[in-house]
Amino acid sequence: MTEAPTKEATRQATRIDGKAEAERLRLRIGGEAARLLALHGAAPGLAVVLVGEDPASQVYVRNKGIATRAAGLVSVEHRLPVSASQADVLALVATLNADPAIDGILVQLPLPQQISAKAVIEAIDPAKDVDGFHPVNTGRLWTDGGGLVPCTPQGCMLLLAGVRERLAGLNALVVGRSSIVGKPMAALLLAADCTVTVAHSRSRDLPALARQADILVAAVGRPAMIRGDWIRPGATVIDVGVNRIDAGQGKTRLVGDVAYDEAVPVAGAITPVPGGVGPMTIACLLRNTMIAAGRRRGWGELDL
Ligand SMILES: Nc1nc(=O)c2c([nH]1)NC[C@@H]1CN(c3ccc(C(=O)N[C@@H](CCC(=O)O)C(=O)O)cc3)C=[N+]21
Repeated sequence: MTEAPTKEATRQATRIDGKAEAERLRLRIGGEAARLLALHGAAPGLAVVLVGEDPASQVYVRNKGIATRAAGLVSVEHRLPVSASQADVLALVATLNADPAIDGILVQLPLPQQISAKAVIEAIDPAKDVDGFHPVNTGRLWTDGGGLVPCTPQGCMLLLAGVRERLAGLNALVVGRSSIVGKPMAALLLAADCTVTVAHSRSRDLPALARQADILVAAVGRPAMIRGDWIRPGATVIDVGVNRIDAGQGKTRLVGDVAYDEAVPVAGAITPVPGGVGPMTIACLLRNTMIAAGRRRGWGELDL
């Protein structure tokens, strides 16, 4: 006879592997890009514009270029000096809008202070706006859809679909109301028939709101702000935070907005940082470039 374990078995949340999901999505995109190349003799093109020399932005832009080429898409990078004027950036955007080989345009944010992000985003052809930040795409997102959807929220929805078959009727809490994550995330969850609450820095009793949430999306940019005892048992937790913190000995490490170790014994499923939402953001950028190419070039609606 074997003895029963003395320690009570503790349930652990499913770790949602965003890196693996993103790899699968990038493989599907690569297959589709190869098929389109054979059929039409052209590959979708993505232009990434980087203004200035912010080290984090340089890393992101380099990683985007690598992922784009690896999937068989054409990657074009434009680098402007930190002193570039708004007119310089708008002129480049106009050139890219008119270039038939370019299907997607991404202007890396943040921009130097002399340049208005709003003016630049609004200058991008909505059909090439693979960030999904143009007001036309925002409007489509909040009405009947059919536009280009912001990459990070889209990536979160794909990760959610991997762990929850039905979202209809679930309580979803989005913590954070930015234009690039919180608001579009709320729109997508609403379109998926969730009951959506958007919380922010002025919200009262955030822990109580969180405890109601079957789905909790954290997008605030405050390291480990969401504590384990805020989480509803069995909830799905999507951590969008990418916070670089001091790890001592001159090193840094990435942490999310959720206190991961506290959340794991409570949640049903949770995305880690790194290796959760971040990799899906880049895969969804490629996905949007494919979708934009399909529409612009009359190759038809691509299902990725
Ligand atoms: N126009 C524009 N569009 C963007 O989509 C955009 C932007 N500007 N500016 C900066 C933010 C940030 N962002 C990330 C993308 C991937 C990871 C990512 O892959 N993160 C990895 C870790 C990377 C690391 O180790 O630093 C992970 O979470 O596993 C993170 C952050 C896109 N952004």
